Amino acid sequence: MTARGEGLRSRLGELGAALRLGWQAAPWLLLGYTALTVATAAAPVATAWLTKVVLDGLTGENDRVMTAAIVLVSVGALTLAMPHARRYLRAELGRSIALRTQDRLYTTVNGFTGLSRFEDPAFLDRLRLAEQAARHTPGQIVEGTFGIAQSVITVLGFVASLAVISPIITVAVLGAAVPTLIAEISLSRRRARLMWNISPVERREIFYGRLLGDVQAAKEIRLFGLGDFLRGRMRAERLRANGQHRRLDRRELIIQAALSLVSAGTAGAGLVMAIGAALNGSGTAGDISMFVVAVASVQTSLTSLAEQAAYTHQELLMFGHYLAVERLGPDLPPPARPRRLPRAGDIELRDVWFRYSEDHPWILRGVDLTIPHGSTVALVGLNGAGKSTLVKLLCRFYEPTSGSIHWGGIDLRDVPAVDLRKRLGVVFQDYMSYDFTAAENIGLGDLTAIEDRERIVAAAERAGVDDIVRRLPHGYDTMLSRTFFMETDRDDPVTGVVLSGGQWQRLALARALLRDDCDMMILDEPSAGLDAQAEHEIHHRLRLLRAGRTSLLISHRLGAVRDADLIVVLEDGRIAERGDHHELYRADGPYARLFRLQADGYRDEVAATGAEP
Ligand SMILES: Nc1ncnc2c1ncn2[C@@H]1O[C@H](COP(=O)(O)OP(=O)(O)OP(=O)(O)O)[C@@H](O)[C@H]1O
Repeated sequence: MTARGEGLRSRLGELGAALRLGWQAAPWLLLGYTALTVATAAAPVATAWLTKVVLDGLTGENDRVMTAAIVLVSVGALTLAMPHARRYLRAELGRSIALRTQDRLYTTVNGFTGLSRFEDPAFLDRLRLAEQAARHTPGQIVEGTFGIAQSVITVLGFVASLAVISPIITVAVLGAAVPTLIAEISLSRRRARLMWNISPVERREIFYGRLLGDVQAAKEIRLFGLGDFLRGRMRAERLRANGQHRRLDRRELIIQAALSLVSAGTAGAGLVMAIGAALNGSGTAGDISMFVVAVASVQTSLTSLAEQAAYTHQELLMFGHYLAVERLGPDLPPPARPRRLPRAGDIELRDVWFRYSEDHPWILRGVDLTIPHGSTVALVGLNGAGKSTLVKLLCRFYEPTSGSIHWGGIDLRDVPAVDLRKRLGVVFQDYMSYDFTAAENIGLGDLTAIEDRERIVAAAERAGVDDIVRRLPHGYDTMLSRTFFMETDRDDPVTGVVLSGGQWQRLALARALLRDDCDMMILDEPSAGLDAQAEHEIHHRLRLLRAGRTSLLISHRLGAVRDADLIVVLEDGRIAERGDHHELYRADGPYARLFRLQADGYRDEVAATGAEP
């Protein structure tokens, strides 16, 4: 099949999908809209014929003038009322379709179990277009298709009427519309291509805009005086996008102006011919009126048809991005024969190699590691050693490039990702701070407990954050946001409490601890927001709480994890050494060196301040 044929097939497929969506979303609205479209399309033809009958009646050509006049008035009244009813149905239909489309899009996005798609710029561009498309496009395609149908009905009615009066003019008027149709379709193709090409530019522009209004970025932007620099970059992106839009708009302007001249010429010539015929006595006054209305309506309808076709074509191309995301399929292959994870079981990494893509370097290089059930294992190493990557593999956000990870002997690839994640409690290095209440921020850890205040408070106590939350203006119901506020808080001066980094971190820990039944707890570098004492206390607490369960701790503060049953040192994606604190200290390898370095730092500080050791 040729590329053009392939394109047509794709557009028809997209059209079918959009109409199906409309039908599934609101069948009755769609039927009502269909009926009104047909009536709206037929009304101008009926009006023109009735006007001709009335005019001919007045000049003595027929005697049904009064009846025609009454019907004409009725059709006129309907013509006035129908656009309002159509507008209402169109808006309602658009809302119903958008609701369904957005819902389906985000169901699809939520269905991606891994992270790699969210790191792929091409996918992100497509997703942005799909999000735009989900909001408006299917509704606009339905509307455009109905607009086309309406124009076709009107054109056919008038063409038939015009053909009765002058077949030559009919052919000329129709002929003049063909280039318009072709030009509009080609322009719409260019418009859709433009949208795709400028998508990265617009994504960067949005990024700069968000950065400029972001509360977290505000500190550095002000401190380093980055405001104008970022604004300048945002402006440059907009100028680039504007330039591309302008080039297309100019092309559109020239083509459409030329086509309008052709249409005007055809109409003028037709009018002269019709008046000539009336003067010769081979036509009536009604014929002239019919002719004038028919030419004007056919041209208007054909122009509108061409525009609607082009617009719908463009929307179909946009809708293609939505369908492409929806049809992507799973990012990580779901297990062919899903297996259940055993309650107790060691976690084993068997010769795990990993890189983020073929273009990236190896991050993990043949890691063999057993995390015994119920033990506390600490993972230490320099920045970039691959510690967080290993955690992401344990959560199955990615799959090992080669090698495998087993839980109680079962390959994680054979376990549905959702089941695996129910068994994990994780505080990521870059944990989330939600613009919700304190209770909700904890409750999100287990949605079955989001309304269960007792469990939420218990988790907060375990994470050592209960006191902090109780001291907030509305306790657990305090909104932790300056972006949103509750209606009741509108005039409250303490609205929008801002927590410290360490307090947020404890809240994230409480969120993870809410999962009473999780088998493995992972803490990825809590030291970022916690003081040394707090980190030690949390690790100690966790040890008591997690008795009999497995913990994986990642920390740069070696003192905080020295009690771990097993300490694993990762260097450049390989395990450099492993053992407990004493074994590693005696071995005098990288761990001992790092430990001494940190201990010396404290000792020097103590000596310098003269404080008691
Ligand atoms: N999504 C990603 N895509 C590509 N490379 C990545 C990605 N995430 C991490 N990396 C790279 O993988 C390497 C290991 O990163 P990782 O975050 O696992 O190290 P880490 O040991 O946790 O470091 P740190 O102590 O600084 O947190 C780094 O070189 C990093 O640039």
